[in-house]
Amino acid sequence: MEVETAAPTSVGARRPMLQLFVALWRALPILAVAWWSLLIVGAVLPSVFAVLTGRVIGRISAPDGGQLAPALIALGVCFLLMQVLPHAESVVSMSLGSRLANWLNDRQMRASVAPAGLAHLEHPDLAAIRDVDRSMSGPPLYLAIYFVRGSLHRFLVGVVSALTLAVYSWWAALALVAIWTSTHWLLRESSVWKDRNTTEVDLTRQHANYAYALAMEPEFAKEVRLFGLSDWVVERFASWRLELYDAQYLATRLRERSVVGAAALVIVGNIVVFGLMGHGYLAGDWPLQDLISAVQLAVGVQWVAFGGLSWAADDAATAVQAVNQLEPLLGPAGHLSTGARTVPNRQIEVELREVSFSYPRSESPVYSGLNLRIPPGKSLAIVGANGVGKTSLAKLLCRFYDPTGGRILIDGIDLRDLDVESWRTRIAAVFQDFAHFERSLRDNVDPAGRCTDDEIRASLRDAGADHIIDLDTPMAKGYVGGTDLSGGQWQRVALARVLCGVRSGAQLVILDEPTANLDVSGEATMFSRLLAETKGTTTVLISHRFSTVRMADQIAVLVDGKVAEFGNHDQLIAADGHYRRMFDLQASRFTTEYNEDGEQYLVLE
Ligand SMILES: Nc1ncnc2c1ncn2[C@@H]1O[C@H](COP(=O)(O)OP(=O)(O)OP(=O)(O)O)[C@@H](O)[C@H]1O
Repeated sequence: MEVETAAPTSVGARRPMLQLFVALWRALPILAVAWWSLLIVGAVLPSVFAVLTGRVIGRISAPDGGQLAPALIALGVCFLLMQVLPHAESVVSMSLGSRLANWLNDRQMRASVAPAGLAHLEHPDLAAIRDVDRSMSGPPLYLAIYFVRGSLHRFLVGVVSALTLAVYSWWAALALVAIWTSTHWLLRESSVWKDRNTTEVDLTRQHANYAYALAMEPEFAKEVRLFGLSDWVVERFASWRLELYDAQYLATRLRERSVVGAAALVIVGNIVVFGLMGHGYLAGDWPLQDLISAVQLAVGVQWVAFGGLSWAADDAATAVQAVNQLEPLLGPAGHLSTGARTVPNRQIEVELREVSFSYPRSESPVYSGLNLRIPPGKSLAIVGANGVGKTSLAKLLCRFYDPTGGRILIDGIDLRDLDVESWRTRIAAVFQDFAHFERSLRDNVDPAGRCTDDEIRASLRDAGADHIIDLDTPMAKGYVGGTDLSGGQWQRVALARVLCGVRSGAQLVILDEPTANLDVSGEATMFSRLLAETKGTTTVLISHRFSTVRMADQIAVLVDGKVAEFGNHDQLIAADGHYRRMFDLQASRFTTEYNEDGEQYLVLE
């Protein structure tokens, strides 16, 4: 079993570090100010300490030993601050990183949820935005900012040390900065994963993440066991992780030859500079206290090479950049222009005129020139082979997408001229893959909170689900007192959701395989109840079950994206076409039975 995944596309590389620092500021300005202030003070302290040490030595070696106490106190305070500040810096860094993560997550959620359509959710770069702050693609942002602080601190210590050293000896400062910075980039690349997020690394990580999910997520648990994939999953995870490490190593491997050259330069350069400083002291050009300060500062200059913007900064910047770049893309991708018109509160007529439609980034059209009319208050069943476009029609009616050609008319008004939000309040729909909300039964039946508890109970009763659990029970095992339901019970809850929608004023009911998980007796009862409860409401029914389909006022048979046959059950049977063939095929395998309510249903022979 091999898994193919599309390579993640690059999210661009425009001034990512600048974007990171702007994002830190925008995440919480006051914390960003505290972060920078602590960083700068923390970087200055080692130089102050070096200067004060020299001063204390100077006082001790002075003939009168005068003014030692103030110098010692200042040294002590500086030492104390050097012990305390890093802890404060760590706390502030982690808090700022967490705020950054929150701020990015907020923005990515808004960018995903805000557009009225769905097309943006199929954007190929969306995976990158979803991976923000997941620790398998790098450390979480709170840690990344902590690491960024550490390496920036080192770099700033180096810079301040060099500047302070210049006061004692400009040539020593200049020489050491030249030596260390000439090796800076080389050494930095040798010790960290500068390029670790190559396309190959990302792809291998995707595979490893997927194998991990197969082992850990309940939704895969059944198949993993049933197909005996347990060992395969563990083995694939281990080998993909190893491949990941190899890919990361290859992306970031040491440049041994450069490192040897750089080390030689550093060793020789430092021997010369320190030798010259010692020579200056011995020659009497420098007092001892200056030599002591200068030596400490000279050691501190090395940090210009070992500090800077590390791989953690790259990771954090990538996350910020992903959100920054995708945010403006997602909005337009999922945007639907909205009109201001609303549908009058009465039975509605739905008409599709010459409708063409292709999914975003899909070459093949689902329809080209589809015509269909559903009279006000009537039910229309749509049947057809898998993939012919039944669910797509339901999505177009909900206006999750716009047709690429033609028009959808609601009471003669183009759907695009209607206010999208108010139109959706007039629809009650249940899709094949309806959402199971990890919320109470009440919230599952009435997610929008439009109905009273009595109406919710009545809807559950009509859907045959009032006896399952009480309204406050969380519908997921993971919660205290929570429970889960069988497939059929969940479907009854989804149907109750539709009935609740009808009670709160929906005029278009869309039922996409509404009874697929019900037992045959339950299906017959359920569907006749549904029709009774939604009587007078324009209803679109999508189903492969002809025992259900036959009850609709009219039936449309879709073939090759067009309506091939149209009429009621008797007319279509008489027409002796596609419908009859499909019906006969199913009917030949069933006999008619009656349930306790005297309703007719079919049983497989
Ligand atoms: N999000 C999507 N992006 C691209 N193509 C899609 C998408 N959703 C569906 N399709 C394609 O559109 C066509 C129609 O799909 P649709 O789900 O409407 O079929 P259907 O008639 O409801 O099928 P079924 O009976 O299997 O539920 C199919 O070829 C499908 O592969």
